[in-house]
Amino acid sequence: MIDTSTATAVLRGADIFAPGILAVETNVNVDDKVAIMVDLEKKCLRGYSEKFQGLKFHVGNGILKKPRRAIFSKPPSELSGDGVFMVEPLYRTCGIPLGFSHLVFLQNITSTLTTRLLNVEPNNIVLDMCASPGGKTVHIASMLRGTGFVIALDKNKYKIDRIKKNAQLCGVESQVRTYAQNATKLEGDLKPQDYKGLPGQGFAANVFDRIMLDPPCTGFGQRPTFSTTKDVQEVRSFRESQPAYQIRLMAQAVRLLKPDGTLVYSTCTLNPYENEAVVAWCLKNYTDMELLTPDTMLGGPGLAGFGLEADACSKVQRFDPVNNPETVGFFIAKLRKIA
Ligand SMILES: C[S@@+](CC[C@H](N)C(=O)[O-])C[C@H]1O[C@@H](n2cnc3c(N)ncnc32)[C@H](O)[C@@H]1O
Repeated sequence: MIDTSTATAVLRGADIFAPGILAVETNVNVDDKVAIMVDLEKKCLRGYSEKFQGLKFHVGNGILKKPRRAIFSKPPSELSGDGVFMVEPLYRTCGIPLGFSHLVFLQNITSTLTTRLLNVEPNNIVLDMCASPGGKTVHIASMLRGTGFVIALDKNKYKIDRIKKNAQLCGVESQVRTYAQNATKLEGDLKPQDYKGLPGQGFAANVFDRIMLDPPCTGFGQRPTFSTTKDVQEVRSFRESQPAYQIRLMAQAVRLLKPDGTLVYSTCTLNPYENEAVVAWCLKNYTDMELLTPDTMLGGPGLAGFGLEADACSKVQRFDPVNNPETVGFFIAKLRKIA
């Protein structure tokens, strides 16, 4: 038995690290082939030795690589290493072979499309407002081809290291400037070149050529997954009201974008209040912002009934697993500030 977050990793191509293992039957030995089940209700106690009878789901078969004793003699925080090598996972996802990770950065196709739609050009000064872990930041930086730079912000200080690490891994760290900063509070008078991320510092208006806004969202498009941390109340709050948080970030993005600059807004949720409604809010409140028809159109049209006219719905891209089982749920809009 494994926990839900480990099972999600398995569905995405991972082997099983020992800390994610909840239970192993006593008659199983190292190198035995084992059926891997996920504990869907979080009821299986760690170290359980019988066949678990609770609600479970089979995510594939693997080969046990650590003795049962070694897995359960320590708390998970003191364990490391592979517990099971997956040999027959439910889904086959390609991994990156060791030694190639500096050349390849795995992302969903929707995420790579989002960054491509920015049409980054050499010497551009780009803002990635909600950047960690930095998937889009490193893609943007690579498109700068050694010129210009991208300022990557994340509100959470501890997440900044992940952006730095990924930028180093991909060899683009000289193009990336990272700051722990709340992107809803960026008012100031600095040019991006002079910004140091000090308390009270902010940017003047109209200073970025390109802006990526990939805000926190309900994440209802993320799949495969077995778990969500959202409770019913939180889900309801997103359904019933305009998500003020994304709108505050959007207002900053509009202020900071240069005339003729491009802003790409994306989320990994299906909730129209965080997608179409945010774009509609932007178009209604800023007459100098326009929706562009993306150069590459892979998604379906936006949903009607959330503030976008039919023409605008045809310009945004909605990726919906209900219509296409090959996709995650995602939303992308490309906007321009009219010069
Ligand atoms: C959807 S994730 C971004 C993923 C990232 N763009 C990528 O492609 O790797 C949203 C991020 O926004 C950050 N965040 C949340 N509120 C923020 C704020 N007010 N300012 C800046 N970052 C924020 C979260 O910490 C989280 O890392």
